[in-house]
Amino acid sequence: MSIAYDSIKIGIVSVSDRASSGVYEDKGLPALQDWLGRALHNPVDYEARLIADEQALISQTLVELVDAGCSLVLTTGGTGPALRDVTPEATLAVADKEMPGFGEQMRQISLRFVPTAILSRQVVVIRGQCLIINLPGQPKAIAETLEGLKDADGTQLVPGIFAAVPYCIDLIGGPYLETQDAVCKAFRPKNAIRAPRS
Ligand SMILES: Nc1ncnc2c1ncn2[C@@H]1O[C@H](COP(=O)(O)OP(=O)(O)OP(=O)(O)O)[C@@H](O)[C@H]1O
Ligand SMILES: Nc1nc2c(c(=O)[nH]1)N[C@H]1C(S)=C(S)[C@@H](COP(=O)(O)O)O[C@H]1N2
Repeated sequence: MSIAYDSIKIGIVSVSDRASSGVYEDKGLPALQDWLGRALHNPVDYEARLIADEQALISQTLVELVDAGCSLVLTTGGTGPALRDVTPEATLAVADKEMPGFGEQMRQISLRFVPTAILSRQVVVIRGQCLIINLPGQPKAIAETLEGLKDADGTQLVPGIFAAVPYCIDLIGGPYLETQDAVCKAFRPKNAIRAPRS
């Protein structure tokens, strides 16, 4: 008996002047797709974009992905203090609601990995029925923030922010996401847990 999982469309956006112009190979999109593929049971239809650090272009890309039916969009890059870093501004410009707890938690998690974690101004917002999450540009920051910190035995020391993503998407009317517990154990209140369907 196989379990039927909801399908989901997810936008992944790498914001990098150098990767988008070919100075270096983009590692952001593969890292995002790899982590989501390991974390989710659901079949995923990815919409991938590699773009420069241009505020209007970032906002336009986010709007297009939401209009295309994405329930979740993850961006990587452009969250720092450099003059060209404008991903948070571009994200806030298309937001209906800001979800500040995610950004606060990501900076707390990241401080366990790097003292420069506080340089990331990453934000998380809701536009329509889509959750949009900014992640830092370092490819390794993707798994660090989404998954959190585990010890050598796999015991979770600091929960990653993705644990709260499935229930957040429930609350905005999106598909029911189910995670691989070994990668990320999603948390839902008891009354929000759906019995497995076959
Ligand atoms: N998309 C990416 N692909 C591969 N490596 C990246 C990517 N984005 C960032 N990095 C790596 O992380 C380091 C720190 O990222 P940094 O925030 O300095 O990039 P940036 O200032 O946003 O520049 P750019 O927009 O040109 O990537 C980079 O020097 C690079 O080694
Ligand atoms: N988890 C994690 N968070 C991190 C980092 C990292 O390596 N891991 N790098 C930091 C650094 S050095 C910077 S400058 C900021 C912003 O990075 P961005 O401009 O590439 O988004 O993210 C910070 N947050």
